[in-house]
Amino acid sequence: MSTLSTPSTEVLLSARDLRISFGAVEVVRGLSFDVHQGEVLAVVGESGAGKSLTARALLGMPPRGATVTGSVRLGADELVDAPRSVRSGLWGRRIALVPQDALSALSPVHQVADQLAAAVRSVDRVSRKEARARAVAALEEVGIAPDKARAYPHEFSGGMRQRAVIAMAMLHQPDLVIADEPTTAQDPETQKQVLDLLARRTGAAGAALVLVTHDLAAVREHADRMLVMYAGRLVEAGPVDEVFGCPRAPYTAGLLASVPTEEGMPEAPFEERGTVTFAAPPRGCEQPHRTRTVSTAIPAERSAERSAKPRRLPAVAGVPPAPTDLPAGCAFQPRCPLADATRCSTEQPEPETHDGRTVACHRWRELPDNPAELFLESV
Ligand SMILES: Nc1ncnc2c1ncn2[C@@H]1O[C@H](COP(=O)(O)OP(=O)(O)OP(=O)(O)O)[C@@H](O)[C@H]1O
Repeated sequence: MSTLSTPSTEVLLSARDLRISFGAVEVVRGLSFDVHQGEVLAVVGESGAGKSLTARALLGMPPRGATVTGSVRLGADELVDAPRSVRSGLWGRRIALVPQDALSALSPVHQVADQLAAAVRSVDRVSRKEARARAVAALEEVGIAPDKARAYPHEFSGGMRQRAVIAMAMLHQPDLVIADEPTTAQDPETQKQVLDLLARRTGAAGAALVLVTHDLAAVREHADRMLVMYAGRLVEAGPVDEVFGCPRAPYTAGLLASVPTEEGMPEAPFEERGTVTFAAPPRGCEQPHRTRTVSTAIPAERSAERSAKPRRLPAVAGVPPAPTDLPAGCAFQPRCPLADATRCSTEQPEPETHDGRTVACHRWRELPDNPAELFLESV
């Protein structure tokens, strides 16, 4: 993980009450968060949570038919409702995109280096020769040798194409790179290499990276902070170590608990694993209004009894609601093992921030020490 684990740097981009709708259907429903200079912010959540649309709004590139309201400010520039000329003036220079599908992002009929050279000249008035030299150097920085610069995209492997679009994104030293599922189509080894490269290149350039991903292992490895979304809203946000060590929202706990570890079982403090010992409360667990057990020796007989039972991977039962069919109150309430019949089903929880952690849940203070177990029971 990069060293910047808390947002000690200045705010680079601020989203406030960001809302995105298609006709009468609101799919991103009042999202507020900051991206700090140089940090890696991961945006996670199940399919349909609104991650990609949020990423596109941060770029100032909402899809056709979307209505965007609220505010996205990059320094002094407001992106929501700004004329296209203002937004496009930022693209490549201050904000850059690493797309999901490099093949469709690159023209099939031009050499890769020529496409990078054209991107150089779209911003900087340099000669063709100079642009070409910069393109070849940028490709070399992502491990593509100069003798490959004349290749066409179809002559590259998927991983090489993804490296080429990373090189293109970094050409003008942007302040912010948005990567939306940048490794989806790759095999696991290539995914790892591409994400390592992306984190290294943005880190070396001092650029912030917003990484939209389903890969929670990659979040843990590369991100400084994470934003958990559900049904178009923020559920939880905070430093990655703290959120993994001590999730506050039941949804986050369920999401993280269902990630298999190398041994095939969740990493959440889980009794089957024997002794759960923290020398000190995990960071983020020193919560106001709530105490937690920080060292739990599992009695031998209980541990044996549990390990004799079939092991089940915790999972959040059910599926997220469609934006056209949101339940009353908290959108997660029908799937939440902690939901109560009053507030949770009537009142939408608003985000509260304590000690750099933000959570939107009526019952976050009631989350048990081993929240993964809540979801084991509900499988
Ligand atoms: N162009 C569109 N027109 C209408 N609805 C859309 C459009 N794009 C997205 N949506 C809807 O908005 C919601 C959020 O979509 P979005 O793609 O942002 O989700 P996501 O969290 O990125 O999902 P995934 O992880 O599957 O990419 C979904 O319900 C989706 O169906």
